[in-house]
Amino acid sequence: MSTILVVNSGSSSFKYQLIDMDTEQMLATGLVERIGESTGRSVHTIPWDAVPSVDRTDAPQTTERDLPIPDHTAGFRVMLDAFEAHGPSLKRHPLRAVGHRVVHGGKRFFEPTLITDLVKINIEELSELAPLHNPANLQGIEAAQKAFPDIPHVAVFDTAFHQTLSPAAYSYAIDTTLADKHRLRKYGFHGTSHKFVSEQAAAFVGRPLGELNQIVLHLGNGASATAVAGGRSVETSMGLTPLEGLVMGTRSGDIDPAVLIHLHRRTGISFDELDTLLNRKSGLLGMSGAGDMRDVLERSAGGDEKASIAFDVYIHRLKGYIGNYLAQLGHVDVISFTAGVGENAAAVRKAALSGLTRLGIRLSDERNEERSRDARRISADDSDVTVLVIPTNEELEIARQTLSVV
Ligand SMILES: Nc1ncnc2c1ncn2[C@@H]1O[C@H](COP(=O)(O)OP(=O)(O)O)[C@@H](O)[C@H]1O
Ligand SMILES: CC(=O)OP(=O)(O)O
Ligand SMILES: [Mg+2]
Repeated sequence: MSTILVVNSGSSSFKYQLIDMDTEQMLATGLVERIGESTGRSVHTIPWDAVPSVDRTDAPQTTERDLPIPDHTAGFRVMLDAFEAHGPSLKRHPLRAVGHRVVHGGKRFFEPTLITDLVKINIEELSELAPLHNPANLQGIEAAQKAFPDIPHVAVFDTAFHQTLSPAAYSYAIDTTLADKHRLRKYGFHGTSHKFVSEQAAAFVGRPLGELNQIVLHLGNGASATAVAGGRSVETSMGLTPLEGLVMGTRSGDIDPAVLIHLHRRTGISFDELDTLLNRKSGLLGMSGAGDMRDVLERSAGGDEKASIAFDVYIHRLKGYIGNYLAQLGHVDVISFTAGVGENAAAVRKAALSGLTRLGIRLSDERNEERSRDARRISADDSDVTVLVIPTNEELEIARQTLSVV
């Protein structure tokens, strides 16, 4: 049996999934968060109905613990304790490999990669291009290698799926020598999700991936849009770093670069402070005081004007990218919404696609409002473009790619 542990590390948290790759059944999933704060938290969930009875204990399906977790190594210990106490037993399901999400792979990494010391040095070097993500990914790798020194560890890169972008799509219109020297170009992110969702969407509509033009809207905490032609990424909204493009929970997305120059000249704000401002204090949070779309929707419904404007800016930007990609692709067969906001916020989907019937996009309000965890169609029967909600599963895609190299 091939069991794979997938680790998706954030700066102060990590998510994990244990997956039996013979059946692609998820055996456990969890979250270790608030690492480094005075009290951390771990949540460990087992889908009991999916686990063989021999593995069951009388533990509840979800167990939560509050305890101090000083760093990622300690976080790993907490995760291992949860497996030991609540199952499934890692003795009964010995790991074949650990798959790690790594956000920035630069130009070098476009395939799932067995992690060696040299690979770690490269990931470290790329940290300056993804300061929110790569250092955390690396910590997760170190902790996992310490806990499981005898099995292969594989990195799966967010940037990999976007290696097919053309120079016209990935180049910034600046001095070419400077751009080459500093590796300045659009790389694109969330590639594992865009790949997974575009494949699921093709399967859902029952047509070959190679024939379809698609737009995938990954709207989570970070958010990005990708135009996919025949299964290949041809345009995507994130750039050199995961800051460009759509409005996000705490990130500004697109902004006139002159704003930064202007602010720096007028106030003396440092570049590190600007980095923090744009990555951590902007987006929905900066405009409304709330970075979570659920709070924005609630406040807006309660008459909070800032929240309403934040929502409108979010939608305006999203609609702009949909229009951009309709034009880049010429015609679109499928638009898919995915990730936390895309899968759950009917109001966002409705607003983003309103007024587009002349472009062949017509939602069914009833289908859009339906609550379900499954992939589903939300366009009307007479819509030229099929609109879908497809739950993403980056962890399963990472596990598949991990298995492909071990
Ligand atoms: N029911 C919901 N309505 C609106 N937004 C939601 C809902 N559920 C989750 N979200 C949004 O999804 C976001 C998290 O998405 P997720 O894909 O898990 O992000 P990430 O993987 O980047 O942490 C939250 O910040 C929240 O705004
Ligand atoms: C690349 C990126 O933005 O990832 P996340 O959405 O997990 O922050
Ligand atoms: Mg995510």
